[in-house]
Amino acid sequence: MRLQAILSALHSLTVFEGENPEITSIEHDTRRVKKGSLFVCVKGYTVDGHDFAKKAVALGAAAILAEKPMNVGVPVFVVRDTKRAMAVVADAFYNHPTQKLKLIGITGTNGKTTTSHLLEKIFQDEHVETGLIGTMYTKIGDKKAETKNTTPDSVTLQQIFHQMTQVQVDTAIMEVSSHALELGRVHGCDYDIAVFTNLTQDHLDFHGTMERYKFAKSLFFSQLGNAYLDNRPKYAVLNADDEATEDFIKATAAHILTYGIDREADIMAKNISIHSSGTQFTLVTGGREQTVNLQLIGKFSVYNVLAAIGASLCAGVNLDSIIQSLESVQGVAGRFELVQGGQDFTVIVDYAHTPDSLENVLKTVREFAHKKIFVIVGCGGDRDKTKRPIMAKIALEWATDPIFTSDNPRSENPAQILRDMEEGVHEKNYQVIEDRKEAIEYAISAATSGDVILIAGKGHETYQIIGDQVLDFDDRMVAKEAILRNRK
Ligand SMILES: CC(=O)N[C@H]1[C@@H](OP(=O)(O)OP(=O)(O)OC[C@H]2O[C@@H](n3ccc(=O)[nH]c3=O)[C@H](O)[C@@H]2O)O[C@H](CO)[C@@H](O)[C@@H]1O[C@H](C)C(=O)N[C@@H](C)C(=O)N[C@H](CCC(=O)O)C(=O)O
Ligand SMILES: Nc1ncnc2c1ncn2[C@@H]1O[C@H](COP(=O)(O)OP(=O)(O)OP(=O)(O)O)[C@@H](O)[C@H]1O
Ligand SMILES: N[C@H](CCC[C@H](N)C(=O)O)C(=O)O
Ligand SMILES: [Mg+2]
Repeated sequence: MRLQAILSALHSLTVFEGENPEITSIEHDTRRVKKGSLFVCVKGYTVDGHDFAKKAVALGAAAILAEKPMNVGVPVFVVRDTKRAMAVVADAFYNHPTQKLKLIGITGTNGKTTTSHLLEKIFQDEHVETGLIGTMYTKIGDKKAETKNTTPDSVTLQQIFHQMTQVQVDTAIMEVSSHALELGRVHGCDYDIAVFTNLTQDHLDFHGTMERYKFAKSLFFSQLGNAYLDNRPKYAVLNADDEATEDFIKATAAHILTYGIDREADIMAKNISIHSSGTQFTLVTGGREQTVNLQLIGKFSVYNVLAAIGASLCAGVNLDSIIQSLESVQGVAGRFELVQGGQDFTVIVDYAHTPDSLENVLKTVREFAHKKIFVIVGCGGDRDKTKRPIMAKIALEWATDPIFTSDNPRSENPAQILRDMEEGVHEKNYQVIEDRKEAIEYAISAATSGDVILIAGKGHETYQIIGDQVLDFDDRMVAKEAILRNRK
């Protein structure tokens, strides 16, 4: 695509009268620049991309998009906000792929990955070609690729959508993080259905306050239906039990469908009963009541299921088929995943890494546990510090045997993170075992028949980040090996 054609998408006042080279790619990272790239200078949190402009030109960049004028020997276009401009040109460069896809986005503090997988199952059972973008991977059909962020930067994102359109994906389902909304990674994406799970504390290191965090989430709904050249109906699927929903209803011009358990909603679950191998509830919607038997466990799982029902109904799937698909889902990797090694106690690996998710999961465990509940929990380094004491308090409140340990300390001192957690508790009925492997092994050797061990925080992760080292670590494997060793 020619430079002029890409830049005309910006509707900028800058008059362009120079050469009009063929642009081979849009890049914001010199490590990916090739001959003919348009290099976008982005001010980051660690470095400023403007400092890499010369290097980009040396590597073959044909033009630069920047927030300030510079003299680097190729055309430079100055815009107020390069992150936003990058999203606009990426959308244009890939020929507006989201206008060719049915796009479903899911935002919220917890439940995005789970709900996206429920939706994937529903659509695949309908023989619809699906694409998935989220925390664990990007998936086109059954082909997986690794991703760095839950929601990738705008260029990567548009490139993935483009790939999806190349293989005839019909419906793309993606997690939309609050970081992505704040940083404009999803600008230009033409969503058809926007789902909200819940808003509870996390990421205050990034957003500062819950109000700012809520504002970032609200952008998803206020921007829904604002894409150019569009006449498809837009739907917001919102959790009626979450207070933020009232604000999102005001923010959006889209059609609204609500779901809930406690408050009146379009799609409701009643008579929920939770047992150790599943959850049953009565679904009330459209004047109809029917029993649903899930293999998923917990009230929080019911919320995710209701969200998935709402989104797939908006997409036109028949309710009976939706329920059939949901009843057949066994679980999502690292979410309430059981580790089985023939032991006579229960071991669960779960991705709960926020106060609300930890409390929900522990409450769920309490529904069926009659003996000791061990919880192994830590808090990530270089992430929201204020959640540390709160998570520690929740662990003590709901478990009989809490063990505080490390969860990706990153650049922080692991012992300091544990001290921050301990600020939240005053009784000494917990243990601190900094080494996560030792903590898991200890709980497994101490558990007896009928106990439950919840290993929280890392779920599907297969690493532990200590300093700048990424070490192999998988809670499920460590637990299984310990169980098998103990049984010998
Ligand atoms: C805080 C944050 O979101 N940071 C993101 C940001 O990185 P950054 O600001 O540090 O970038 P930087 O290193 O300063 O670089 C600035 C610019 O210079 C460029 N550069 C840099 C070095 C170089 O040699 N050449 C070069 O061109 C970079 O490509 C970039 O364009 O831009 C990067 C590229 O897009 C992101 O990968 C990175 O996410 C980091 C890895 C991250 O940890 N983000 C987390 C907090 C995050 O976004 N999480 C959310 C939600 C998680 C959830 O679901 O709970 C997510 O969506 O993943
Ligand atoms: N609807 C929900 N409400 C509260 N907690 C939930 C809900 N769904 C899942 N959880 C809890 O949150 C954890 C993370 O779930 P999931 O991975 O689906 O969320 P996510 O929003 O994708 O998280 P992330 O922002 O880290 O990508 C689960 O392991 C479970 O403990
Ligand atoms: N998407 C979340 C993942 C946290 C997972 C937890 N294991 C940690 O490292 O804190 C985040 O980046 O905050
Ligand atoms: Mg996720």
